[in-house]
Amino acid sequence: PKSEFGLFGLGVMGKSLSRNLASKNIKLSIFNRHVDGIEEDVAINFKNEFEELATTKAFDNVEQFVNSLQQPRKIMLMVNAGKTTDIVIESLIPYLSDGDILIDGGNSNYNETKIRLDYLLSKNIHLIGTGVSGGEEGALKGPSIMPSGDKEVYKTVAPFLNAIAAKDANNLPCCTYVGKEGSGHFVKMVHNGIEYVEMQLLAEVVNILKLSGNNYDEIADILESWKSAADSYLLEITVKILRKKEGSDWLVEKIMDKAGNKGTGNWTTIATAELGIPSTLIPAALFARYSSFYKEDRVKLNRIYDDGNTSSLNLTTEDILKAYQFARIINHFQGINLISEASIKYEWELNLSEIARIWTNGCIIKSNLMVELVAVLKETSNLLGYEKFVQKIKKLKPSTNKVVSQCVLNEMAIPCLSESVNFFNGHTIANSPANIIQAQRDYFGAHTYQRIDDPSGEFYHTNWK
Ligand SMILES: O=C(O)[C@H](O)[C@@H](O)[C@H](O)[C@H](O)COP(=O)(O)O
Repeated sequence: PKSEFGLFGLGVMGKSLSRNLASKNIKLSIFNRHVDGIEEDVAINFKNEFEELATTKAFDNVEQFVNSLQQPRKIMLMVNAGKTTDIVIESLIPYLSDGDILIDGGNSNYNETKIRLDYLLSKNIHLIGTGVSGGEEGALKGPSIMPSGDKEVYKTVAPFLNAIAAKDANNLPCCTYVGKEGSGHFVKMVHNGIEYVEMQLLAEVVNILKLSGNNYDEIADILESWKSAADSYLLEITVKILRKKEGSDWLVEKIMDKAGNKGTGNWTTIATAELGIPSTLIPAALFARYSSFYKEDRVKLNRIYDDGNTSSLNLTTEDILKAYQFARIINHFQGINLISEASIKYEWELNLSEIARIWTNGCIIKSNLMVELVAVLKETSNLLGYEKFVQKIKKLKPSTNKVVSQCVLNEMAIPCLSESVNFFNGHTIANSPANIIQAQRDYFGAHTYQRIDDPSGEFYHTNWK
């Protein structure tokens, strides 16, 4: 009999998703290209490696793979974002039939997804752009899935995506129809932006605890003790990472401090700027990765500027925990606000609470805070104005100010912790110094300004010279 579902591309995520699909008794066909001497018999060798793939059909010929599938065909692409995705789509089109469905599960750019969706529709082929989060382990055991496109078409693939998705606390799949166009990939992109900040905050916290005199085992113990107050997948893996030894040495001490990236943080930064939304922590985390790459310069400049003073940090782990929790609230506020604003701009009608729900399990940013947000986002998208968070923030802010100011006095780089304070102070001030900016713009460019004593909102120009 023909297969119900096809998986195209057996990289890390593709392999894990294939095993996940097969373990749900889905009749599956898998495909991986053949590249002489590089990728040979990947699909068949992979199939033979795992029991659950016994009934799975393996291919390295596109036509045979497509013909092995029931119509309308449902083919999930797990290939590199960008040009590769277009090349793969072009290689499939000649063999596809009207009404077939491609599911792009890669980290594709949401703008490109919309273009591909319209292009394929002109050929009577449907595209469901789908964010998939959870890494290798999540894809195998149950990822968080963020599909978008035509809602009716989505219904055809929903049973397969729901079957493999992680389950939330009520045993519901962490998969939901996000909205139209590339909104699924947009939401996944912002997920990654929030992920960048969560990772950067943990790196800053580890650095503060280190300069406070703790070794990595002691820091792991401290972070572990934070689980009740601030549990998350990233906190858990950071504890394991800090404890990992190579002989008697900590492995982390061997790792080069140059942080890579594959583009989603970059796209989120572009999106937040284009949409005019001050999601300031994501760019801060992205640029911290970029700065880390100037390793040689940093070493040279450190020799010039390091005054050799030892750290005079005098912070309790409680202070540092509070600063971490404060910055995490700002991070989630900004990420959710970006999604909320994009939903309005692009008329995607996104359900913020439902997005938080599918992020409570399977994905990289799953956390207790996310579980809490599911209910809150049913009532508001403005966490900073929500009573429960107002009380939390007021409790956390004094320690955050203390941590940030002491770190600055100790010449430490804490881009995300400090930006969380900067953003909050700027976002909660009634009268900001932006009037000076308006005056300067009007002075040199006659860009005009509004007046606080004219409620009509009319714009004025002054001849300043
Ligand atoms: O949600 C996930 O499963 C991860 O985010 C996944 O999408 C991937 O690991 C990203 O590539 C990480 O992004 P960087 O490579 O940019 O750090």
